[in-house]
Amino acid sequence: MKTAYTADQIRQAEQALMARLPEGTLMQRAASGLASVCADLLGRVYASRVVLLVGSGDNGGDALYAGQRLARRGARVEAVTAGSKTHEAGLRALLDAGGRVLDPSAAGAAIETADLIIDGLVGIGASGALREPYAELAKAVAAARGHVVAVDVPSGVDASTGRVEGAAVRARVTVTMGAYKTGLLVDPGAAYAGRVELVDIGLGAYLPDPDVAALTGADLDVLLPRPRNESDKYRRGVVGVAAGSDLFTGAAVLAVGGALRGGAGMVRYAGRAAPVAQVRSHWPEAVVTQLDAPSIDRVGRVQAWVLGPGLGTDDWAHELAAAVLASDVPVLIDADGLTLVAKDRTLLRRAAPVLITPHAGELSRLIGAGRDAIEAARLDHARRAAAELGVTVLLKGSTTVVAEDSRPVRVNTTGTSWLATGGTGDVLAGLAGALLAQGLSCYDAASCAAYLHGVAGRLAADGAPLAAGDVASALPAAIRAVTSTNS
Ligand SMILES: NC(=O)C1=CN([C@@H]2O[C@H](COP(=O)(O)OP(=O)(O)OC[C@H]3O[C@@H](n4cnc5c(N)ncnc54)[C@H](O)[C@@H]3O)[C@@H](O)[C@H]2O)[C@@H](O)CC1
Ligand SMILES: [K+]
Repeated sequence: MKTAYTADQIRQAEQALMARLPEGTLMQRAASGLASVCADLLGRVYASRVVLLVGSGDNGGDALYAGQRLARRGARVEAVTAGSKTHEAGLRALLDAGGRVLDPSAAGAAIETADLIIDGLVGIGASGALREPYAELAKAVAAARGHVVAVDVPSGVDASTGRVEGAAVRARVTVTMGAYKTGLLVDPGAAYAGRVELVDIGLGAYLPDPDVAALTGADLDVLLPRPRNESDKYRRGVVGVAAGSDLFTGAAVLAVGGALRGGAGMVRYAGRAAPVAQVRSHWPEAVVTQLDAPSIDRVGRVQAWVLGPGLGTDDWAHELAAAVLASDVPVLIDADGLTLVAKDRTLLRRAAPVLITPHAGELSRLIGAGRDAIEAARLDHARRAAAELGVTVLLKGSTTVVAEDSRPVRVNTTGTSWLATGGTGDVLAGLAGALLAQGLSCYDAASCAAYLHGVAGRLAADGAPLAAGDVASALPAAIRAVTSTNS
């Protein structure tokens, strides 16, 4: 599990650790880790051209000491000092090692042509959008031909949330000190951070419970249910799918496809005539019930329901949603199911767990916040929805996040923008429903499903557009990838 922390959490841990160490120790650890990542990127340090962007705080100090180390190994290191003050000892160290300070007028050209740029403008001490001249320098970095390495966080990215207001440095690698910051795992910050390298400065024992966490392949390997010798199809979990309508038959097919590939022992599909015909012809494996009335009485026992993809929002759909939600098993609500719940909150009054899987637009109808506001602060809104509605929330988007009251938000790091295409959400709903039916909690089912869906999306796309059905087909390979590599 990757865990990440807010700037305040990091600062408190650093203070506790610093109190036990000689002054400057942590910065030397940080600079040593930073310099070694930079040296790896350069390949040959001797005679390479390195530009340091140095702000007024300790983030600039890290950059200066790393610059000193590279200068000692023969690099030509030039510092652009952007703040009203500069870390004094760090600057002296750089100058003593042969580095020099660059005239601000020469900064643009130096940034463009350097082999490596180290962004030490601001780290966890930043607040708000970058001020000048920092913003101008961050923009100039876009023209850089060399490697761009951010110190701790890319300047312009909010370390605690991943928000970017205005200019920000787009890094190839971010070398982060002591622990991951939340903003490095959540878009848009995650996209600016590039590859994130963690430098151990000894903070571990001082860190509190994490702000957010991200599953790794090894976590999936532990969490995913596996059939045992004594398993039969009923014991492995039966998932019910209430989805599709005469207008939207494909959603039913895709949700059932995701559920079948998600490892449930059996998938029961219940719906109206048109989607029933489609599901029957696509998936002979599913047990299909054609509903004459909006009731699940004839469907048979299930351990979890997937409710909503393509279901429609008419009275019939509302009555079916009410019947599904009146059951005593976990229910995943997606798509049209969310529209129905947004109109009639009483549907959510139930004792058994609920997992909702909205995108920002669907969540905006549920909690009355603007779509753009949700996109800009995904963590906050997912947390708020989980608390207000008393459900587990999987908020889909460029970074999918899973929130549940009093648990760290789980952020998914496996997604790909190729997944932003019609029908992939139906596959995700079916997959997560299958995991619920196998006994995973909403929190685990949602975060494992998001992880596998992302891996399957990458495998299916392989650098080219994909169709939602391809994602369902790639799920077995995605599961194999996490259960065999153990990484
Ligand atoms: N505290 C510690 O023990 C350690 C800190 N380290 C480094 O120190 C950093 C934190 O240092 P600081 O607390 O000095 O803070 P920063 O260096 O992140 O930034 C603070 C400075 O930036 C200015 N600033 C804030 N917001 C700005 C904005 N929007 N535009 C322009 N300027 C802005 C402030 O006026 C202040 O001078 C970490 O990110 C990390 O890189 C590491 O050396 C490891 C140890
Ligand atoms: K930085």
